[in-house]
Order: sequence, then structure tokens, then C-alpha cells
Amino acid sequence: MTHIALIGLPGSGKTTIGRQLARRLGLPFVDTDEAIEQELGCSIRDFFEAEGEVAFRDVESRVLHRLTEGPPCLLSTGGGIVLRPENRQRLREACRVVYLRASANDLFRRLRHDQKRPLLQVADPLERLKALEAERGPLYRETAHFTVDAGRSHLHQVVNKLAAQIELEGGAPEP
Ligand SMILES: Nc1ncnc2c1ncn2[C@@H]1O[C@H](COP(=O)(O)OP(=O)(O)O)[C@@H](O)[C@H]1O
Ligand SMILES: O=C(O)C1=C[C@@H](OP(=O)(O)O)[C@@H](O)[C@H](O)C1
Ligand SMILES: [Mg+2]
Repeated sequence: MTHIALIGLPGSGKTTIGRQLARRLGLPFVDTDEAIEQELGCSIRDFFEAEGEVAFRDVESRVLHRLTEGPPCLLSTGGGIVLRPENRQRLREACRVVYLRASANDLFRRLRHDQKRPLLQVADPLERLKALEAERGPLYRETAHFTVDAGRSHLHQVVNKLAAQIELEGGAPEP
């Protein structure tokens, strides 16, 4: 196992916390969504609109496999990465997987004005977040090696908690 991966619903802080935690642990930071946008040469929202979700999930799986074959890094994922069984298996075998748990209500407060996330561009984003929570909660729990509460805690508290937990487990992988 060589990587550390963050999973969780949109807005749970995977990208923001991942970047800070990587710096703290001295690991390279990679975000699957940023890697996908680089590969596609356009935004995820535009790609979703033009090609649809299945095409996006195909690219996402390919990028996950490529990144987890590379050198150790702190990997922040997109919220839907756990939907495919082969991604869940790949994450568990290649990474120490952390679930950033936060409720739909907390996430709605953060994301109600978001325009980047295609799945939340609907009339009732809170209902959508609740549906995502119901569908994906069990998948996040099944995939994670450990869970941290990221809904009500401050960013720096979540980073501190994760850094301490990783230290406790023998420290970060050598980059
Ligand atoms: N624990 C937190 N407390 C307050 N705001 C947060 C927290 N975690 C993330 N945020 C904010 O929520 C927004 C979404 O965070 P982001 O890292 O993009 O989430 P994700 O990558 O999981 O979708 C950002 O504006 C970020 O600063
Ligand atoms: O939940 C999802 O299915 C998605 C979450 C997004 O990433 P974040 O979780 O970083 O918002 C991004 O991968 C895409 O818009 C799809
Ligand atoms: Mg993100």
C-alpha cells in the first residue's frame, strides 16, 4: 500500500484538506478531478454536459488506476469514485483510505452557491445531497480504512486529526 486517499461526498473537503495534509506529510498532492480536467482539456461540468456521466466515470476509473500505479501521493478523489466496484477494490488495495464524513445539511450550507459540480445544478440541491448520502454512505463506509468527522470541525482540526492518525499508524509513505 503506497498512497493515502480521501473519499466522501462533494464538499466534505477532500480537495482542500488533501492539499493541506499533503504539505504537512511531505507527500505530493494529486486530485483526481484536476487530473481528469488536465487529461480532457476542459472542465468536468462541460464534459458532463457534452458526454454524460457514464463517459465521465470511464475517465475517472482510468485516471484512478493510472495514479495508483504511480509514486506515493496524497490522492483526493471525486465524490462519486466509490460508485464502481472496481474503483472501491483498487482504492482499498492501493491506498490507506480515509472517509471524510459530513451530513447533507452541513454540505448544503457549504455548497448552496456552487456552480462547478454538475450533480448539484438542480432545483433542490439539498434533496440531491440527501439522495447522494443515502446511496453512497454505505459505499464510503465499506471502502474506508478509517473515518473522520468533517462536517462540523474546522479545516485545521480535520487536518490535525488526520496527521495524528497517520503518524499513529507508522507515518506517511516515502514519496
Ligand atoms: N471542515 C470545513 N469547514 C469549513 N469549510 C470547509 C471544510 N471543508 C471544506 N470546506 C469548504 O467547502 C468547500 C468545498 O471543499 P472541497 O475541498 O472542494 O470539497 P470536495 O473536494 O470534497 O468536494 C470549499 O469552499 C472549502 O473551503
Ligand atoms: O459526487 C460526484 O459524483 C462528483 C463530485 C465532484 O468532485 P468533488 O467530490 O470534489 O466535488 C466531481 O468528481 C464530479 O463533479 C462528480
Ligand atoms: Mg474535490
